[in-house]
Amino acid sequence: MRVDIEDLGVAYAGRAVVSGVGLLAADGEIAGLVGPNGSGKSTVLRTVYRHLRPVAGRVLLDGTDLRELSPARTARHVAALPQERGGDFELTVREVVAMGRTPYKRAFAGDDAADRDTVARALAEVGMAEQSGRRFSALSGGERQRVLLARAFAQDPDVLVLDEPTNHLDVRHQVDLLALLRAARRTTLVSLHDLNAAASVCDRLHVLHAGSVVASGPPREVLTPELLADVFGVRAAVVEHPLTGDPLIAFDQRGPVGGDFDHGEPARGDFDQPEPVPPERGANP
Ligand SMILES: Nc1ncnc2c1ncn2[C@@H]1O[C@H](COP(=O)(O)OP(=O)(O)OP(=O)(O)O)[C@@H](O)[C@H]1O
Repeated sequence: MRVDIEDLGVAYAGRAVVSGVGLLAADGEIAGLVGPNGSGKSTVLRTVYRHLRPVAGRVLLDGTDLRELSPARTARHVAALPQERGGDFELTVREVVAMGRTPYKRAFAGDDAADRDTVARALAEVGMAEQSGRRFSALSGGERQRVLLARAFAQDPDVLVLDEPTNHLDVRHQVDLLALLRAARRTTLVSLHDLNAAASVCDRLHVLHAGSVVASGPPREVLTPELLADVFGVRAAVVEHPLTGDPLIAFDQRGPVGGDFDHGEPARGDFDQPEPVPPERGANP
């Protein structure tokens, strides 16, 4: 299922925070939303899982405006891992994941064997099968994250909307999650702060800055040193990952562009390299 967002505008209490946003995730594609804090990533994603109603523009699922679908129909197509993760469910892990089956049930209907299978499979996919009897509220942040991802998988959606799914995850679980997303082959809209993760997992990236999309395309074309300087204010080299061939961003961690530790103009162009920094210039004063 394809997702198109057209000329989207969203406001909180009358204050426009997103405007004129157009982006897409083609069928089966992983589309990443990246951008600085407050650039509007979560706000855009919230309109796709209908937590927020746009003030302008529209969200289309295979050409159908979301507003033409009931919330229950939408929930059969779209599952979300929102940024608001909750934590006080007095439910077991299995019960939280089983909530993903709700859009397929009549009111008050229990789980049937197919539901139980789907839930068990989803728990196994995120490596939480052995913890299925634990209370959700007693889990660590990363464990909760994986359970909520399993709930989204159990919903068996055409479209996954994931807001910072790698938050709280250790590096092994980050790698596992990204591999899961690749293997799931579902249309996915995902916001990521980790640009190297985004470069490796996303087929397409949309860069948000101050509530607008400023670049879209394959990671290799989008993640240039110039864009990283302009949008994120950081100096970085973009090289080729020695193991995978993906773009690999090597940040200059010593200071932002224009900061006390700036070493010069950002480099320009795909895979262009900044001038190497002589060691004595990088030393602390
Ligand atoms: N519930 C809200 N009420 C009012 N303003 C909000 C609300 N949620 C977000 N905003 C504002 O909307 C803007 C966009 O926020 P949003 O959370 O979409 O950005 P983001 O790119 O997801 O940020 P981050 O990377 O920090 O998660 C920000 O200025 C933020 O302060």
